[in-house]
Amino acid sequence: MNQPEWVVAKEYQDITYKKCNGVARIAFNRPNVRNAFRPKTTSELYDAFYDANEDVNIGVVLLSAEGPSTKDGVYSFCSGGDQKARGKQGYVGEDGYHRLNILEVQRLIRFMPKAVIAVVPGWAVGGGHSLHVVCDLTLASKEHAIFKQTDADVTSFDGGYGSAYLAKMVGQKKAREIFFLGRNYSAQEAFEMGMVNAVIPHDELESTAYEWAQEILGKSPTSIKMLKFAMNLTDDGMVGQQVFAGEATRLAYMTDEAKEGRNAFLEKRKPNFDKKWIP
Ligand SMILES: CC(C)(COP(=O)(O)OP(=O)(O)OC[C@H]1O[C@@H](n2cnc3c(N)ncnc32)[C@H](O)[C@@H]1OP(=O)(O)O)[C@@H](O)C(=O)NCCC(=O)NCCSC(=O)c1cc(O)c2ccccc2c1O
Repeated sequence: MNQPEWVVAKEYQDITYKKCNGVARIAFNRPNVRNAFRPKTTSELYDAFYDANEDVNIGVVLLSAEGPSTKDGVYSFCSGGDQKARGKQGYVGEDGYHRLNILEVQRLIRFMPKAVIAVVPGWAVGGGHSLHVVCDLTLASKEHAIFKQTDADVTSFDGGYGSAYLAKMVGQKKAREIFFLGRNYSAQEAFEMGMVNAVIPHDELESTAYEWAQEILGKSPTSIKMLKFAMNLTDDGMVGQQVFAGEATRLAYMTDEAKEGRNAFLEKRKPNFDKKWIP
């Protein structure tokens, strides 16, 4: 497959954002602090994900990371919330307010009607671990990816997708081990647990992620969207039902029946539905 010719979609400070042939690539870009996120990072992430969500030419988003660190050559995906930016109630932004807005980024990833692939070149830790969990798929560097949950070391806890959804993925006992002991797991161990889709030689990680994205782009967009929302539904309660049902409503709007309902209202007459109660 040809190498992607990425085009910069927007310039940011803490992340990079590029697009190529239906794929958006959003990458952490603070490798010297293991790609920890601060409020600026999360608001930039939200902005880029929102753009990818709105762009009808984009079908797959890669969440990746730049690196390695220029200080010590270590690769990272994301080490979670920047502990230097952490204040009394959350992470302190330039405006002085304390925020937890990585959860808004998680929800955007979860509810966007497109596949999101976590591309993990190195450390995936704390809130960075939770981000890979909430992505639809995870590809990990064979040599450098390390998965670790430090939430319980720093008095933090992602009680939503980061833990409860992880437990659905790897099983209750394993999820509790990951959080309660905070050990390091290799890409291969994470794959065997069921939280990584494939272990890829480091040099091929980005190109493989792009190839997976192109394979997904060959499928029916409506099917991918409905399958993602169907698989989310049971874990997302009424919001999951709302998201799935919204798309069912969109499909219903496309029928002759829906056109007749709308036209009858606008023409101030009774609707004349084609009475076919298809079993
Ligand atoms: C990731 C590590 C295991 C890597 O260890 P290593 O030995 O390779 O590297 P160093 O520790 O020497 O780090 C190099 C360099 O980076 C800085 N750094 C690393 N991580 C962070 C960080 N998270 N914040 C700030 N800075 C970081 C480190 O200080 C070094 O800087 P120098 O200047 O000294 O060179 C290891 O680094 C590590 O354990 N990191 C911390 C991981 C962590 O505890 N993350 C936070 C978890 S909590 C969280 O992420 C979180 C955020 C939220 O917003 C939430 C919201 C709502 C619910 C839950 C949330 C949540 O859980």
